[in-house]
Amino acid sequence: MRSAKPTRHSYEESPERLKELFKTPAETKPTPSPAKISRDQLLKEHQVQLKLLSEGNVPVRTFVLPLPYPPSRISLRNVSSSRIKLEDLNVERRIPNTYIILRTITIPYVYSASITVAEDEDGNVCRVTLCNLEDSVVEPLIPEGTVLAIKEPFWTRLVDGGYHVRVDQPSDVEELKPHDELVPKEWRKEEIDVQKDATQWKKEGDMMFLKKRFRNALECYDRGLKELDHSTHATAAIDLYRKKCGVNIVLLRLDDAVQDLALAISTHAASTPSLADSPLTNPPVINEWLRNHSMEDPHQIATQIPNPLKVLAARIKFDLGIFQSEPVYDLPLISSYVGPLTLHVDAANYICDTEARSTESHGRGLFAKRSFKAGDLVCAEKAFTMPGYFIQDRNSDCFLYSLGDETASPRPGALLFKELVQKLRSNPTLRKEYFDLDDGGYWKKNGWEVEEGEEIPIDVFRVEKIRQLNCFSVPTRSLDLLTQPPNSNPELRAGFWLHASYLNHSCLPNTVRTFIGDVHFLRATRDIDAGEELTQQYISPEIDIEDRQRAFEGTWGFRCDCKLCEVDGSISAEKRRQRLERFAELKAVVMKLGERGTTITSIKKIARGLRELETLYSAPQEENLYANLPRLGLVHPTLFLTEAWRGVGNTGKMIEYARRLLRNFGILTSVAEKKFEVTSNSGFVNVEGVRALKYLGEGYRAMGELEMSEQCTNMAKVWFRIVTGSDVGADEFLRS
Ligand SMILES: C[S@@+](CC[C@H](N)C(=O)[O-])C[C@H]1O[C@@H](n2cnc3c(N)ncnc32)[C@H](O)[C@@H]1O
Repeated sequence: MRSAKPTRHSYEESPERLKELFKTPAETKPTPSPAKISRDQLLKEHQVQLKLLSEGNVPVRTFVLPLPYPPSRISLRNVSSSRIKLEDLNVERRIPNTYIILRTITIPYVYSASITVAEDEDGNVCRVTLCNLEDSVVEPLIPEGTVLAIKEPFWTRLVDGGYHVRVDQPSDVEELKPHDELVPKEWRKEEIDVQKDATQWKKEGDMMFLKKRFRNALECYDRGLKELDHSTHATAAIDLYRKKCGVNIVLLRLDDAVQDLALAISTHAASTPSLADSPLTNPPVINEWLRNHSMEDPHQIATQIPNPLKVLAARIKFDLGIFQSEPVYDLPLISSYVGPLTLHVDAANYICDTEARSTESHGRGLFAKRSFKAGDLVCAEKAFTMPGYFIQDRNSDCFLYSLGDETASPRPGALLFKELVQKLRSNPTLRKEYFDLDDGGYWKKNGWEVEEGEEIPIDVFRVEKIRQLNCFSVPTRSLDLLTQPPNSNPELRAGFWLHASYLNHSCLPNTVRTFIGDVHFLRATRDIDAGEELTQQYISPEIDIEDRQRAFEGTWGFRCDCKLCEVDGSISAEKRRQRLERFAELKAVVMKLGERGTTITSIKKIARGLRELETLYSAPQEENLYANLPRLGLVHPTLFLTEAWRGVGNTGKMIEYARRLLRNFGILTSVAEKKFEVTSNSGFVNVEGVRALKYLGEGYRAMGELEMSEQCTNMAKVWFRIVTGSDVGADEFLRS
């Protein structure tokens, strides 16, 4: 028998130990049966864990996805599904077409998952762990006395040698109403008919809302609506629908919010004589308008409804996505809204000049439908999901461990996963677009053909796979990356954009992604022809081709075949080794200097080192190969030397190295007859490149070459827009 250890959080499972456990195959039927554990023992252990939690002495939250298994396809109400009991369960193996009914016998422990103790009809007990649900401490999902139906249940081993009934797929568990016919007779209760009028229900709902008990609030508003005759009490009904709509928006339940608002507006129209014969009385008309992604309002709904309903309609339309056909945005205004607490911006999407379709060998990709000039906005899109947590809030610290693919995602990814599951669960209409995205073949291998009209299942393992392959790491504003001190490493969030998920990677991309709050702005880094595939860098490429390919393969499962990878890949292993070795030596010297400060002598020493490194790129054959391509091994020392010469006020050298920096990024420039020009841009545009152009502007000005200074500064402005998304902050940056 296990004993409770009062100081250890045995409910917060260690992923490493779980991983070890899953390596050993389980016995199907252990003896003694896990169902025979004593009720007192389980409850005692539970109390210990509840106490530890209430004392606040808790580890970082860990969400664990075990080895993948699909959600159950059975229906509880189908005659072919049979009820089983705890004694019947196998370990880590489902019994097809079965379900179990359990009643919780204590309050839940809500932290990384919702954990409780429950009994079956025979009075046998077990620990139940429900993962990936919309749980909160203030509104637990499974208070004491809840009756649960769990589909195709099985025992899962615990690292301390015990077992629990663990549910990872949210659709595998259903809470049953007390009077449901599936609830065993002796547990069944008739619903107590609480006598309250609509006003009282509304008040109670408001109180629940203030306490953040959102699901309770919804129930109260619903009960209030049932008490009302909507034709005689239209104002009260509109108010309740409006409140429900607001709560549903908070819970990311947009499908329900649309229904509520359609009913609020149609009730308003039916009770307003001037609108009584208008299409506004018809909820499907409102529903269609809220969902149609269009800016048009042919029935003039927005202008004929009270302001609070209009505000909700705008909120829902923006959240579901409004599409505009021109790349026109008030970027200073959008940028001014955004701060650490206000990430969600009311902006329409501009995606009509790009389309997703098949590529020759990279699956699907995003293509330009028209030509673009360098600096142009190619598409703009509001996030499908971007958790708005407060970065400094350590209470939301968490990790997501996926034991199947052995990945560990820190807080940004973990919170995005949780929010994606929640959003997809509550909004069946949003599932298709999400599940159409690349899941690395997961569903093909583990799922089934979803038929036309069949609800798309939420498989949390598939949600996570799609998240891993398609999400972006984002700053609050891309501008912050340019203005923050170097190496300050701000924490990034993770967000999800549906259209942008079709962008493939290239180390030599023709676009750069930028963010202002939750809006993604994709800009062209060079001129793009209609029909050309759009690419971006998923991550900045590592210097060595093999390190680089490992990084792509590890996260996204591909090897890059861009021109740079082709050329870097054609270099002998010995030469590549020498490059890395020289690079590391030079870097070590630079780091040492950082501690002691730079002098002209030390700068010259690095310059000599750089020249040696350059020879590893300049054998006759290589010179040709790299003619207009980046030479990644040279970037960092060149960057250092540009800054260093600027620091000691040597303008001539600063100009020389700034141009060499651009060249090492694959941007070739020429200076002739007082004209500064980019002669080839098949490399990449980034923050360091903008700085190089800024320094060139400064340098030429100092040398009295005003025309060239202006040319460089103008180009720096375009590149600033490319890497930050807008012109906000450009003047300050160029002045600083
Ligand atoms: C964000 S998705 C891009 C859209 C994806 N190609 C699709 O068909 O949905 C990322 C996936 O695209 C593929 N991919 C992206 N860039 C690639 C490249 N340069 N070469 C080969 N495959 C690539 C990889 O399978 C990667 O996991």
